[in-house]
Amino acid sequence: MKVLKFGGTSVGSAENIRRVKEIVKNQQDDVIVVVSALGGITDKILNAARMAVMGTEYFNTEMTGIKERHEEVVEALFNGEQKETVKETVIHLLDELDKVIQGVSMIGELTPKTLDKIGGFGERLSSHIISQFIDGAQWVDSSKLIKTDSAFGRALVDFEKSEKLVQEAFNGFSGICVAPGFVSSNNAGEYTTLGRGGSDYTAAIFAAALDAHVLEIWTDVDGFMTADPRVIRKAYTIESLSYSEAMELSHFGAKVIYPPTILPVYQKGIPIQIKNTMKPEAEGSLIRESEPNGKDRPIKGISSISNISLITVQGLGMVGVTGISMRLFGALAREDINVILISQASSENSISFAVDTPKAEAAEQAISNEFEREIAGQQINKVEVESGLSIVAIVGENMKQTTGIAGKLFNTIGKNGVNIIAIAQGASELNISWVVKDGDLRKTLNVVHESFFLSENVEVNIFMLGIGLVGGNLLQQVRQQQEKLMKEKHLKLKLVGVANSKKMLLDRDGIAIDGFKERLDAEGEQSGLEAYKQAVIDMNIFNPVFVDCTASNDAADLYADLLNANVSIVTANKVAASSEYENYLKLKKIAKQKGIKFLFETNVGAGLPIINTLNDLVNAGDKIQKIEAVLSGTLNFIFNTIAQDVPMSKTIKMAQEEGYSEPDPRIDLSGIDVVRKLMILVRESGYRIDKEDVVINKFIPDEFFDGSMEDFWDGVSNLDADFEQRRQKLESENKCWRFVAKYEDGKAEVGLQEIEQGHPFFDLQGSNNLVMFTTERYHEFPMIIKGYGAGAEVTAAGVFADIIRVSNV
Ligand SMILES: NC(=O)C1=CN([C@@H]2O[C@H](COP(=O)(O)OP(=O)(O)OC[C@H]3O[C@@H](n4cnc5c(N)ncnc54)[C@H](OP(=O)(O)O)[C@@H]3O)[C@@H](O)[C@H]2O)C=CC1
Ligand SMILES: N[C@@H](CC=O)C(=O)O
Repeated sequence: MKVLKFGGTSVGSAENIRRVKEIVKNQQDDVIVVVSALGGITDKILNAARMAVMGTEYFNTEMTGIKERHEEVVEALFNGEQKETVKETVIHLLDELDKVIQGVSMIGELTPKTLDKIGGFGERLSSHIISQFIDGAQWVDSSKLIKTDSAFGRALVDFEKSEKLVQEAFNGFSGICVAPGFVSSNNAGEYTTLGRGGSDYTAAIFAAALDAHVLEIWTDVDGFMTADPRVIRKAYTIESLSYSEAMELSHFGAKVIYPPTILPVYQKGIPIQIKNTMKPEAEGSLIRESEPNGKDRPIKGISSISNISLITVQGLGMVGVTGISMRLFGALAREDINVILISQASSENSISFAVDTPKAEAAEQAISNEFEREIAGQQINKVEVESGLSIVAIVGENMKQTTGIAGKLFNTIGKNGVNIIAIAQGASELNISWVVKDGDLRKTLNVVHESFFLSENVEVNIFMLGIGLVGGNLLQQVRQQQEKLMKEKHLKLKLVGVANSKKMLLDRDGIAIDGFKERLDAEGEQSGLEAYKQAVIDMNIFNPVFVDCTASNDAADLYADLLNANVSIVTANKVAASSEYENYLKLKKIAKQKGIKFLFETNVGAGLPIINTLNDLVNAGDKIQKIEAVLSGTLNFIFNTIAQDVPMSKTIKMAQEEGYSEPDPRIDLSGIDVVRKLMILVRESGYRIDKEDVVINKFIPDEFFDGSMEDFWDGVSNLDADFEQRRQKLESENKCWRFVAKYEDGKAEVGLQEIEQGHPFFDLQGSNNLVMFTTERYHEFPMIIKGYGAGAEVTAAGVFADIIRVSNV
């Protein structure tokens, strides 16, 4: 014997009822089919009743709609004589319903008893239609078999009596029987109901009474999911879970099964199979005894409830006083307020509990009344209510056998900047629940789902600012490497924001790198740094990284807010790390406190591993004594390229065309770019330094930098003659020019030097950089790092490496 229950959507249309018939006909066993009302009908019936009691005539329109819906279904399913017979039954039931509702309208009263009578009409109608549609099926009136007390609206089942009646009714039964769900009656034979979702309950009572070998709940989803699939696209069906896990997940918002359903079948050890009527071939979820030996994974699912208020009762007068909890929860129970979560500090100084927000005011009032004397005497403070909250819970029986779950959970949530307002865990260790702001719910679900269910993949969400030479190159590198990183490192890099100085585009579902520019042009909103920053923060997405590939001062000003919002920063822009020392320290400190990253490896030497090496030296206890370096790719290129037929002005243009120079090449020519780089190296070596501490020996007079960019290009050829003269002299002395940065004993200096053959800088070709660190450990032979020090491709690669560092893979 099997019991199958079909919900409202499963029987919501003629087409779906045909599917139901197919499913039932394919069963090998004897089956009892319990059905809900046609989807949405019970709401319409109750609405009609409410309209009637309010005296509005609208209930007639609602009734017409209910009639038409049933007639349509009958019309589509039946033919000839059978159609007339079914129509007759349906019309008879609808007339009966109409009379009760007219009565409600006339006397202007709608008691819970009448509501129970009215509420079950939908199931009575649907079960008659379906029993007629399935050839050979019988019909049984569940309301006569399931007995309850007389608490109309929330009747309690008399299991002993119901079991006996069900067993008698099905004694010797074989074949198919269709029964209405939800309906029951009291000892006087008056209609009662089993609560919304009660059709599941009807089916469970039948299954338990008849020792069915399985209870199948046919619905419109594939089963219990690891998380709400409307929020977590990657949520998947849980194949099997225990009765307790199903109960917990149902309580925390997974609306797959009506929670009371589980108890009667659990007591008899009958498994519950959840199936999708629209996809009968899908496996579904099996609810059964817990797997022996704890073979199941520790966490089965994540669930959440929104629109929660947290009420806190606090006061020194509560410490060590017995009976406080009893009075508190007694007061709530008297007001019929359901408490969803309780958290109490071991000091007993405060108790926080969560209720549905619509109940918060009543709860506050009930407690204030109960503790009026203590509040007046200041033993208890004013009751505090915080609304706009959600409860999230992870559920799994095997958490008990596994250490480190709570540690991993709260570490992941904390790193993503989600504040946890309250926590509760029962000693059964079946569930860990915590309270967050509604606005943090999506992010919380995502990070927790990713870390417990998809832990083989790490997703990093990238917000790009600046898509010029470096930024554009970076995106192409990411595109080329995306698939490999996913396959080999299980790292998913997702572009979720992109902006230049004109437009910005954000999409939490991802922006394909192929064609991102066209999409930015077509769909992008007008850009603005503040607006982009706010949009990044507001998206509140998990594992975010903001990648700055501009040279903008204003962009660097966004970092503190972004870091404070737990957004990691990877930047090619040198402005922040070379800004005032206090600001540099502040940014590093925020990142450290938040457990996120602020990375700027490309600020010195483009893609060369200079800052990371320096960090390694310092972290391992070495002390930097001297830094000597050629740090400008542009200047090195210029001094390696300048020749009799290639004047200074031309080399500057060439450096720009090669992508070595800053967007504004005057930053390179004035030495500012090298000053910034030296400052960053000195700071990362552990020393304090500011711009004013660096001596700059300029090689181009200031007047060349005073005007606009146009003025600069117009006048730059005036440098040529003088430089050519100096170059010839240098060549004759077998020397070369290098723009050198040096730090030693607290003194920092940058400037043009004439380098003799044999010096490590002499052979430095093209745009290459070279850094020499003299340290306590690298003393006689300094550590040298040398290679391409500028260029879009190598810089983009360095930024890319920093992004991968953020992901910690
Ligand atoms: N080239 C190299 O070898 C290296 C470069 N770097 C650094 O990389 C950074 C980028 O350089 P590069 O790619 O050459 O520069 P580009 O001029 O080619 O690109 C700059 C990008 O930033 C955007 N941008 C500029 N200002 C703003 C703003 N206020 N708001 C939004 N977007 C803005 C630009 O948008 P739009 O096009 O709309 O103006 C453009 O997309 C610089 O900080 C540079 O110092 C670091 C190491 C080496
Ligand atoms: N403009 C810079 C680029 C790298 O930081 C340089 O020329 O070195």
